[in-house]
Amino acid sequence: MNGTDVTEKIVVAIDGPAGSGKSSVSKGAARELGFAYLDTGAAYRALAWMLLDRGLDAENPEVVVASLPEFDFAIGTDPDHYFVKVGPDDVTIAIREPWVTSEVRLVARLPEVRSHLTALFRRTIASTPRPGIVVEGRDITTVVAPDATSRILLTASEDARMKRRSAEIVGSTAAVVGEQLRSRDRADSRVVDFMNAADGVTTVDSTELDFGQTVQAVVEVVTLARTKASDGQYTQR
Ligand SMILES: Nc1ncnc2c1ncn2[C@@H]1O[C@H](COP(=O)(O)OP(=O)(O)OP(=O)(O)O)[C@@H](O)[C@H]1O
Ligand SMILES: Nc1ccn([C@@H]2O[C@H](COP(=O)(O)O)[C@@H](O)[C@H]2O)c(=O)n1
Repeated sequence: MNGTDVTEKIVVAIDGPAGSGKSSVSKGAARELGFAYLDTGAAYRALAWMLLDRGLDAENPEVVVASLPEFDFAIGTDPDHYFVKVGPDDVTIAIREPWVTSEVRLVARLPEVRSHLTALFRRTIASTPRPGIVVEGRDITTVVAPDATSRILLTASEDARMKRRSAEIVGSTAAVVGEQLRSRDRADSRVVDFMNAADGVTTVDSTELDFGQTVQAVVEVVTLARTKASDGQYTQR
């Protein structure tokens, strides 16, 4: 890509804390825009799943790094046909299990894992058959796609995130859900900063917005960037 052709692929980068709505809102925005959708957290989760499934020691960085060449990961980027596979195993549901969620930080903290997965994400972005792709995670606006057409930090108050997550989980109290969100954000924040918008990143705060309004807010940020690009105000990449 030469950085001057406005017909080139549009990349929408979205970061945010746990439970801020990254997956659901990104998927909704991708559908509305006719774009692909890439869930990068699924790759970190799938790697943690593979280690645990094989009985490997995810606490040992050498073991985790040695497993990377074996990590045969596939993900559906059509927002209407989402799936996650490791080799022949469909792990779409399994990677959301609490035992994976609590261990994923062990792989996400390792620079070798991050650079391996970043390269994988960039290949996926480059090969999308759609005119654009919405990519969500923790370091998309800063590391994976710092040159994205639109860069968004999706936030919501801790209280709103806790209530929304509690509504999804049966048999867990709001206090437990809140502590899980806080603990994950604490661990992840040691590795990347997704709490503060980097230069040029637009914050979308969904605390007072419903789901549909949040999707629209994201679509508006993208539409504005595309309008500016076609007006020649700046170059899309
Ligand atoms: N603006 C909103 N209003 C109400 N509910 C919302 C809103 N945005 C997201 N949600 C709901 O909040 C919950 C958490 O959203 P989602 O799973 O997309 O967050 P996430 O940031 O991807 O979380 P995680 O980082 O833990 O994977 C979901 O039930 C989603 O439908
Ligand atoms: N770009 C990213 C995305 C995710 N992670 C790590 O994966 C965990 C799971 O992510 P979800 O979005 O599915 O919640 C997350 O807690 C991070 O540890 C990451 O490091 N970078």
